[in-house]
Amino acid sequence: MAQTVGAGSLLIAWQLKDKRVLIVGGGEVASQRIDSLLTTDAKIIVVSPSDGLNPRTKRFMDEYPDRITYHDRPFSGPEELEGMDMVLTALDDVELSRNICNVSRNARIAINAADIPDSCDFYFGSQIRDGPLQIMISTNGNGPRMANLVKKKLQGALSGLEGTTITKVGKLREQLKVRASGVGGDLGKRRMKWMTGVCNAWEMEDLASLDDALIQKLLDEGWENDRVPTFSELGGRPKANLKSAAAASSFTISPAIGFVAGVMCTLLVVLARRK
Ligand SMILES: C[C@@]1(CC(=O)O)c2cc3[nH]c(cc4nc(cc5[nH]c(cc(n2)[C@H]1CCC(=O)O)[C@@](C)(CC(=O)O)[C@@H]5CCC(=O)O)C(CC(=O)O)=C4CCC(=O)O)c(CCC(=O)O)c3CC(=O)O
Ligand SMILES: NC(=O)C1=CN([C@@H]2O[C@H](COP(=O)(O)OP(=O)(O)OC[C@H]3O[C@@H](n4cnc5c(N)ncnc54)[C@H](O)[C@@H]3O)[C@@H](O)[C@H]2O)C=CC1
Repeated sequence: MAQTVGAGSLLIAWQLKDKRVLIVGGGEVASQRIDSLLTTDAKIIVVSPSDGLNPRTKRFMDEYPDRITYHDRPFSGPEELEGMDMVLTALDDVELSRNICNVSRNARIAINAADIPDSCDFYFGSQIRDGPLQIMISTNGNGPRMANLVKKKLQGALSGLEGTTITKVGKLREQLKVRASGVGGDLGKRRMKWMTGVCNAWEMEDLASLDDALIQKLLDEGWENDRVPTFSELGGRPKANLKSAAAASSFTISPAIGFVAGVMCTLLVVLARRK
């Protein structure tokens, strides 16, 4: 047998836009799969008898008829897999799930069977999403609930600004590529070095306030002169301190909750006295 090196799995961001993904089963797990797949803009095909559909699965089908094709029937055989880029089983029938795994493997279509980890080509993971930021926590099949708990810890460590910031940085990179187009070579190296310099030197809040005008200024004064100007040098001002604004918005909810709770308590006391 070949040597085992890492015993891990490859973490990749699989681009599924307009690819065909078959889900066999329509229950609770299938609904979670649909939720994950809708984010990717894949073409989703669900095969399941309607009496086994989870309410959330139904809701997704009603909401996204262009994205989800539904076949109200039990899985009919290997021909269901024709033309699929990916197959997922979410069944309460392990024998059927195993059969579909075999057919899929023979056809070389990537498969995930929710009930048979050993037969999966890939696993799902716990996800944190904020705009273009995607974080997946995987325990490589060891402890799905633990993945969820680690996710909650990581969520607490994020500022909430990351998604906005990455979107802005994406725009800057796009504009840089317009100005200095071409792939690879010395230009590519210079572009990468400059982008790395900007990301390293600017605070997250500063990058988050990049708008079209500031992007052009940064390119004019920075890229064109092969240097990284500071945020304040370009006259940038963080938009009302985005970080504390995010924190403040969570506080503004508290008085409202306090008020509602107060009214509820008063009502309860009044009602109790009436008895
Ligand atoms: C191998 C894998 C295959 C795959 O699904 O791709 C798989 C398999 C199985 N899960 C089972 C049980 C549970 N799964 C969850 C939850 C999640 N399971 C997910 C992924 C994965 N589950 C893949 C590996 C993940 C990894 O590597 O870490 C998550 C992360 C993502 C998602 O499903 O989208 C999502 C959390 C998302 C979130 O909350 O953020 C909970 C907890 C809960 O529901 O709260 C429980 C009960 C508690 C527990 O067991 O931990 C069982 C039945 C075991 C039995 O019968 O005892 C099997 C089959 C088996 O193990 O035999
Ligand atoms: N990977 C994971 O994260 C988890 C996996 N599981 C496993 O996933 C499986 C599915 O769990 P749930 O969605 O909760 O079950 P569920 O009972 O809600 O759904 C089962 C679905 O299979 C469909 N189905 C049954 N026979 C079919 C057939 N012949 N053709 C097409 N569809 C058919 C039913 O209509 C139903 O929609 C279970 O085996 C469970 O052990 C459970 C929890 C988490």
